[in-house]
Amino acid sequence: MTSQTNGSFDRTPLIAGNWKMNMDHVQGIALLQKLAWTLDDAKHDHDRVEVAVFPPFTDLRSVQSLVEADGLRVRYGAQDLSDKDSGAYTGDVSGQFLARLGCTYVLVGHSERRTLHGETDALCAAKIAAAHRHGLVPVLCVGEGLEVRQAGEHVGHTLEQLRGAVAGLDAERVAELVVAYEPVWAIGTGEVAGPEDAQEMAAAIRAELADLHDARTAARTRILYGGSAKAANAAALLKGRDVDGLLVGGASLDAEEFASIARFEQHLVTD
Ligand SMILES: O=C[C@H](O)COP(=O)(O)O
Repeated sequence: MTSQTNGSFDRTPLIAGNWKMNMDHVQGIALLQKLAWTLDDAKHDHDRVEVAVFPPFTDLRSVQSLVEADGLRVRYGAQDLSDKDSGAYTGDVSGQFLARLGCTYVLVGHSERRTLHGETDALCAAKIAAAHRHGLVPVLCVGEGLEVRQAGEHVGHTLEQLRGAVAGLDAERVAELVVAYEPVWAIGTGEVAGPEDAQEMAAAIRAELADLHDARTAARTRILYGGSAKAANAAALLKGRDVDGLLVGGASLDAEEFASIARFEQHLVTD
């Protein structure tokens, strides 16, 4: 999970599939099995391009069992966590439980959490701290809505979200952090930010992290793009020097499509 120079990439690319509220645990196991077989058939090199899935909470125990029993190289994480560790918080899920389930990652501040559940930057900062208390790597989601984009304020807006959530982190935490830039207007809409838009924001995020810490630290942070990513546009989106992977929603529910996204290098020559 540590960002490293990897062939033509400055950091190990991460292709992450957020299943959102889809796939019960039986369906989820079938999807993960098919994904693993498809990647195996294609001789996917997991050290070169990391693949992770983010199933619903109720799938995680089954996912853990399958990953352990079959020795799968696909990593997994949760879609959210509580900022608290335990206690009278009905319906919430502690980072401790996620760690015990073998999660590597946890999403923090997905736009659907921010808009549907009123999550603030301060809460995201607290959730990142909770993730760290339990050895989980947070994937912090940031990004602007359509009105902000149309007003030309998308960079300032997104960097404010970033600062609000990561300001207190030390350099090692910033280096291992994953940031996912997800323009809200491109999520589940079929509207894709262009590769130049993805690179513009990824570069701005990296520059901001360098300002908050130092350039060497920021050079290790992985920055993903998310929003209607699919096999047909993955290679183009990943051409940007600062774009280190994709956070995929809808297209991650189809094992072959998602595997094809993870195999984006196959498409580079034909673009
Ligand atoms: O977490 C994933 C993003 O919200 C993107 O979703 P999408 O690929 O369905 O647009």
